[in-house]
Amino acid sequence: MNLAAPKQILNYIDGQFCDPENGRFMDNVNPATGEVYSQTPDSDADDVQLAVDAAKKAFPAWSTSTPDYRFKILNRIAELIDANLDALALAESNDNGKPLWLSKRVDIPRASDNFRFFATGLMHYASESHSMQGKAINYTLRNPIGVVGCISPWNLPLYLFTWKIAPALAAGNCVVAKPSEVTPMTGYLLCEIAREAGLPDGVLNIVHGGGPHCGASIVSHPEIKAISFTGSTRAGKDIAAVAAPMFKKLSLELGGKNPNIIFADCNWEKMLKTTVQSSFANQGQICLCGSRILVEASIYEQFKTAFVAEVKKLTVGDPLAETSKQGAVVSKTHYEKVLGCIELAKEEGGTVLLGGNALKPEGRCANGYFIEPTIIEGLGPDCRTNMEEIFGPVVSLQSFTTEAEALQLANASDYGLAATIWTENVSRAHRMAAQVHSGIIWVNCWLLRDLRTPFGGFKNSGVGREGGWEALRFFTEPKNVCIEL
Ligand SMILES: NC(=O)c1ccc[n+]([C@@H]2O[C@H](COP(=O)([O-])OP(=O)(O)OC[C@H]3O[C@@H](n4cnc5c(N)ncnc54)[C@H](O)[C@@H]3O)[C@@H](O)[C@H]2O)c1
Ligand SMILES: O=C/C=C/C=C(\O)C(=O)O
Repeated sequence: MNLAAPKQILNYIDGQFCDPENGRFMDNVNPATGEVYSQTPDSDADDVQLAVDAAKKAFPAWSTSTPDYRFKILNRIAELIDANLDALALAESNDNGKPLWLSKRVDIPRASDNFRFFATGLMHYASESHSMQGKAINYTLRNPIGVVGCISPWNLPLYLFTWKIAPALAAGNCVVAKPSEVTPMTGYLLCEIAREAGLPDGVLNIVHGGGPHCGASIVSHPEIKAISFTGSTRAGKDIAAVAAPMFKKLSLELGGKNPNIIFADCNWEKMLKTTVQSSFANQGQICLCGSRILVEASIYEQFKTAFVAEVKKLTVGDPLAETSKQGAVVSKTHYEKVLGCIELAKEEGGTVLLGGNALKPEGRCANGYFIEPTIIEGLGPDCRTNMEEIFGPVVSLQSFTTEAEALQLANASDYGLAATIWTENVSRAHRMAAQVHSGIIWVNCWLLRDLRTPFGGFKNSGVGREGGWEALRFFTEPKNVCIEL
């Protein structure tokens, strides 16, 4: 097959590519150039209804198909993603602004890993049984739910879209999915792959459009019984308000304001190298980025000097150039938001140690949305800069003197997604890991992912967990059968 980004993205319903019923399309912009380069459907409730109808029709056959059959198709999708790595990576980079090398090395390989992981996972899925001392035996069936909704954000488009779709399909559900309207391209290309892989019509339906019309129609549809959402805490609240009274199963992966806690006894070289990544990878647009850097006072000045020097070396520019470590942020709206956050940090009394400005590369990217990697210091835990998610190339530094103070600063947040702890003292690492309020703790590493582990956040960072059996459990309905002997 020969995948290429089209000028017009279409919905994919019942195995067919189609215009939205209302005929409306939205501009799709390449953020590295600022140019409109394709059109994407502005779908609404009518399209969601067609997708639900198709999914319902496909459900009886798909949900009762053998694990072996589903394995072969999902694994074939993984193979086709791998075979089309270059085309998908280019599409992702043009749509999102991220460096091409990054989408080639991380985003697209992870999308095929997601399919491969859940394709094989499904082959190992067995029902539990509980014997009652010879009196009775219980066994638990876990059946697919039916039609489920998957809604994902723009920062890791195909990576996060497939992280939901793959377990939903593996478990035997039919899916109505919506990628972010800001980065719809690889979601569209995935449909071509699904068709080529022999996924039956109606099993996966993808509708493109905005949150308020299209996403909200998925959430409120009475026949979509489970919603898996990744995105902002604000949208997560709106979704919960609609879905909870309808008693839908909900998985919400939301924002973060993650602490990166650096003790003086850390492995300095490793910490410094990884902290540059955990601060600025993907232009800081990863929900797991360590945007609050907490440094032990005795090494604060040394860290500050070394960190600023390392970050200064990050080249920002054309995402298609091998030399660009950083690309563009995702959109004009987001660019203005992030620059506004930097202004706010200054108003709050913060000092910009590095960056702080928009950047205009020469040549084809002169009108793109680029921001210098930015480091701020001098702000305490109670200001908006240290409390609100910025989701861009901006980090702040704070210092602490004791472990207790480090913990207090780390937990001074309404969010609780991920934390990183740097120390060579294993007892301290365990103590801190046990007490930091977040769903994911990385000790002496960052974003080291094992797809079997539970993934998700505390507090305003979400509800539920993705990954491994957690995801397969989410996408199934348990039924216990008790037989008296
Ligand atoms: N916890 C995680 O795993 C994780 C991962 C990635 C991103 N995020 C978060 O996502 C945010 C950035 O992504 P974004 O700006 O695309 O988020 P967003 O909430 O604006 O949009 C996410 C998706 O939800 C849709 N949507 C928006 N409002 C909706 C509504 N009311 N009903 C249904 N759908 C709706 C959007 O169209 C999009 O597809 C950040 O807050 C980031 O932390 C979290
Ligand atoms: O931006 C958020 C990143 C989420 C990452 C995952 O969900 C994952 O690695 O599984």
